[in-house]
Amino acid sequence: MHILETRNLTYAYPNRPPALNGVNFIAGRKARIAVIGANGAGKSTLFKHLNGILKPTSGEVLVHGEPITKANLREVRKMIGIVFQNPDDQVFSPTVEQDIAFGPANLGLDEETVHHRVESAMRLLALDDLRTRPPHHLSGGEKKRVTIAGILAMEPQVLVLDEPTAGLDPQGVADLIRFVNTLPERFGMTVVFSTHHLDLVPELADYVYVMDRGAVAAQGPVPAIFSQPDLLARTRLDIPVLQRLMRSLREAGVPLGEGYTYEEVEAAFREAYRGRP
Ligand SMILES: Nc1ncnc2c1ncn2[C@@H]1O[C@H](COP(=O)(O)OP(=O)(O)OP(=O)(O)O)[C@@H](O)[C@H]1O
Repeated sequence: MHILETRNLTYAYPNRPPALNGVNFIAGRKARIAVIGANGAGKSTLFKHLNGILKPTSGEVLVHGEPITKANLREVRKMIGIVFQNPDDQVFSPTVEQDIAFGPANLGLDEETVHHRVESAMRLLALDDLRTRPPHHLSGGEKKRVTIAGILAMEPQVLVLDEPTAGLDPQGVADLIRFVNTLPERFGMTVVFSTHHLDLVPELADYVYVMDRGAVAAQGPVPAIFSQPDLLARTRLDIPVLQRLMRSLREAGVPLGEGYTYEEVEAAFREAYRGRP
């Protein structure tokens, strides 16, 4: 049984054609999954179903094999934590500390546990210096860290990140990649994220869902998806820049092996140019 699964998930906003059309999505324990797709493909709408914010028009969302119902909604929200695209929608308390405490306190945990969780989440996201600041006065990147900390303080089994790098500076992106990549091993967490930055996908994901107009156009491990430039073009996406470069150098006769993350690509170049001045 999977932690999270959608079966034939279809959803239409009121008086609109379906935004999701028969989506089958599976997330296993410790998986790192990217959901990519052009604007309006349905990524956020899919994510809003994963913890019961939206209810399917038809089809099912299963958490540990159980459909989401009113009775288990609280339990589901404990297990599936979602960080939305715009941090302004998710910060509202007078201080950072209180903001992070909101989620765990709402789960009905005792004060000492809440305090402990808030402290660990602040440590994880390096938020100590900001603890008494009003979150709505923070920069976009700082707010993002606060919202992630607030979700992590609920200790979810699945962390869903909608466009996690939107509004982050390059250092912020690098920090986020490093941090998020520790979560599966450290806490057994599953990470699901959406992005328009395809260069980010191999750094953060092992498996990819490509969405197009409300449906899953393709899915597979990173190499399987990135070796299909036609699929990416058809779905209004583009092959990442490092892959484009490797492809044209191979066509020019450079014997480059495979590589998807920056480190793998660097190793492939070193290997190809070994012994050359
Ligand atoms: N609240 C809403 N009411 C009506 N239609 C909506 C609403 N939210 C989204 N839609 C529509 O549903 C479709 C899917 O939108 P969604 O936000 O899920 O796409 P997305 O893949 O997350 O896009 P983006 O990359 O732009 O964030 C779009 O056609 C959008 O116009």
